[in-house]
Amino acid sequence: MTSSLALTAWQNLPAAFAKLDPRHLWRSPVIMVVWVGSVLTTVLSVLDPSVFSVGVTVWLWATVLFANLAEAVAEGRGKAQADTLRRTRTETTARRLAADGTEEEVPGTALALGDHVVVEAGQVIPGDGDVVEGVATVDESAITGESAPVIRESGGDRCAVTGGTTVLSDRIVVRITSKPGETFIDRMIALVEGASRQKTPNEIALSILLTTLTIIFVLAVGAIQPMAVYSGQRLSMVVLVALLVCLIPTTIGALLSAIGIAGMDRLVQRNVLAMSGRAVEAAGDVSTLLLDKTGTITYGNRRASELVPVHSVAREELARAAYLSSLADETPEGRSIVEYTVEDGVDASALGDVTALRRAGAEVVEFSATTRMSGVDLPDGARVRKGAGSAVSAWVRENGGTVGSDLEVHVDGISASGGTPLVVAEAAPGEAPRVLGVVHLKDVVKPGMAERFAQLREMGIRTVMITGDNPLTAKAIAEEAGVDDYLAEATPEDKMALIKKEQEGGRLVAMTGDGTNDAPALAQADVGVAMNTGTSAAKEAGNMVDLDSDPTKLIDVVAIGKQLLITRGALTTFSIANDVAKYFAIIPAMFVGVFPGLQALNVMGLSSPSSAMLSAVIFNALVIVALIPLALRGVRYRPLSAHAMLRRNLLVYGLGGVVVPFVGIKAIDLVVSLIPGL
Ligand SMILES: Nc1ncnc2c1ncn2[C@@H]1O[C@H](COP(=O)(O)OP(=O)(O)OP(=O)(O)O)[C@@H](O)[C@H]1O
Ligand SMILES: [K+]
Ligand SMILES: [Mg+2]
Repeated sequence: MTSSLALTAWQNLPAAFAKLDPRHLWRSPVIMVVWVGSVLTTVLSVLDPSVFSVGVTVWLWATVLFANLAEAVAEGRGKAQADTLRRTRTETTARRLAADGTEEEVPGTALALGDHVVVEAGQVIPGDGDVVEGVATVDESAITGESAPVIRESGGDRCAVTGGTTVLSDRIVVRITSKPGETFIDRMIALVEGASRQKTPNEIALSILLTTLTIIFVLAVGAIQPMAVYSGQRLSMVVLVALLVCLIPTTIGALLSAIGIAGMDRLVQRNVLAMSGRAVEAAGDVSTLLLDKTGTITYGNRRASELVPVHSVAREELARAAYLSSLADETPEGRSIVEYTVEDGVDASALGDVTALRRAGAEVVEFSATTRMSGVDLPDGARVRKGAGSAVSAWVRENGGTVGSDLEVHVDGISASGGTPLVVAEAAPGEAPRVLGVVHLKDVVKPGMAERFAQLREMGIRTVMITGDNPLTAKAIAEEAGVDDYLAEATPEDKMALIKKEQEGGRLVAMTGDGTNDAPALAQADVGVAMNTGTSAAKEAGNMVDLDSDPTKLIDVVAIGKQLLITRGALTTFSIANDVAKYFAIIPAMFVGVFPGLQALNVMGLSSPSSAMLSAVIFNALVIVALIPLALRGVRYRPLSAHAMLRRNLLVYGLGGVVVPFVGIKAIDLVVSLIPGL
C-alpha cells in the first residue's frame, strides 16, 4: 500500500510541478501565502545567500510542492479510470429512424435530443436514452464493471439505457435523451477526473476560516518585528517568512482538496457516481432515508400471477377484459398481463392486436401515477379499465355503477400477502360499469433488506418506504423489508411533500428511487440516489447514480460521507494544534539570544535559533507528506454517536497534534544542526 502510494506520488510529480502555477494555487489561499513566501525568500537568497536562507527557501518550495502532490495523487487515481471509460466511448454508428419509419445510418455524434434509433443484438447503443419500444438484454459492464446482462424495456421504470453499452439480444428503439458530449459516460469521465469539481459549502466555510487564521498570523508575525527591534535583535525577512509558514494552517490547507477528491473517489469505487461534492457531505449528515417500493425495495418486475373474478363473473370474461385493457399498456405490469391472459387462453387473434384496435378507432387510456389507472375505450363505445382498487372503484361509482362487497375481500387478501391487486372493470356500450375481478401482481422483496435497514437504524437513520400501492400491500412489504415507517398511495406530489416535511428544522433527507414519478422527490432530497436501472428522468433529477441499483448502497454512501466529514475535522484539528505547538517549540529558541531568561522555556534544547527555525520549516513540510495516505484513505469510520466520535478525535488528533511537533522538530534539529555554516 505505502510503496504503491510512493510510486503513484512519483508518477504524479510532474502534475504537482505543473500546479506551482499561481493561477491554480489561488484556490487555496494558505498555500498561496507559502508560494509568495517562497518567491520572496528565493529573491533574498539570491541577493544575500546563506546556508540558512537557501535551506528555508528549498523547504518552502517543497511545502508548496507537497501540497500540490496531495491533490495530484488524489486526482491521479481517477485519471486511470477516466482513461478506461474513454476507451469505451468509441465511435459508434447510429441507425436513426426517420418520421416515416425508414432507417438512415449517421455517426453517433450527430444524434440530437429526441432522435429515435434502432439497436439490435451485438450493437453498441449510440447514446443515452429511454427504450420506447421492445425489450432487450444489455451488457452494461462498460460502466458498471458487472458482466451479468440486465434487462431494459420500454414503458416502465427500467427503460433507461446508457450510450456505450451493448445490446446482447433482441431489438429495441431508443429515444435519445442526451446531447453528444454530455452523455452519462462524458459526465462520468469529468467526474472521476475531478474536472467538474467545485468547492462544497463546507469546504468554502473551512477555507474562509483558514484564510482568516492566515491573515491573523500575517499580522501577528508583522508585529513581532517591532518588538524584536525594540529588544535589539532585528529579525531577517527569511526568518519572518519561515515563522509565518510554520504558524499558518498549511497542513489542512494542503490536504483539503485531496480529502474531498478522495471522498468522491471512494464512492466511485463502490460504483456510486456523485454529481456533486455537496451531496457526499450531505450524506454524512442524513437523518431520514426515503425509499420507493417497486424497483427499489422489490425487484420491480411486478408480474401477473393470478386472476380472481368477483362473484357471478366468469374467469374468461375477466381475462378478456384484462387483456384488452393491457394491450396498449407498455408498462411491465401491462405486458405481463397480456402474456398471462394469452397463456390463460384468451384468443388474441380474435380480439386483435394494438394496431388493429387503434386502426378501428379505439382510444388508449395510458397509465399515470396520478390516476393509478389504465385502459381502453373501444370503437363500439365499451370502456375497459384496470388499476388500483380505490381508483377503479371510484371510476365505477362515478359512472353510475356499484361495487360488490366481495371485491374488497379479494383486494385485501392479495394486498395482505404483499401483492399488488389491479381491479378490472368494464362498461358495455351505453351502460354503467361493473367490476369483473382482480389481477394479482406479484413482486419479490430483494434479499438482505432487513439486515441492512437495521444497520441504518444503528447509524441513527430512519427509513421510510413510499409507494403508490395501497396501504395493505405497503404494510406487508414494509414489514417484510424491515423499514421503520411507510407511506402508501403516495402520488409524486405526496412524495415531495413528505420530503419537505422531513427537511423542516434543517434535517437532511436522502431518497432512493428509480421511476419518473420519483424524479421531483429525487431533486428535492438533499441526497437523491437514482438507480441506474431507472428512467433517465430519475437519473437526471438525483445527485447520485448507483450503478448497481442497490438501495441499501446508501449505507456505504452515508459511511463515506461521514468519513469525509470526520477526516476533514480530524486533520483540521491536527493542523491547528500542530501550529500552536510549533509556536511554543520554536519561539524560545529564536529569542534565547536576546532574553536569556527564555532558556528556561527552551525545554527542547534546540541547538541554535536558525537550526530551530529550519527544523520547524522542514517538519511543517514533511507533515503534509506523512498525512497524504490518511487524507486519501480517510479516518476510520465507526458507527459511534457524533458526541463520542468528537471526543475521540479531539483526543487523538488534538493531543497528537500538540505532541508530534515537539518530537519531530527535536529529531530534525539533531540532524540539521550537523550542517556546517548554520
Ligand atoms: N400499468 C398499470 N395500469 C394500471 N394501474 C397500474 C399500473 N401500474 C401500476 N398501477 C397501479 O397504480 C399504483 C401506483 O403505481 P406506481 O407504479 O406509480 O407506484 P409507485 O409510486 O411507483 O410506487 P412504488 O413505490 O411501489 O414504485 C399501483 O399500486 C397499482 O395499483
Ligand atoms: K503550518
Ligand atoms: Mg416506482
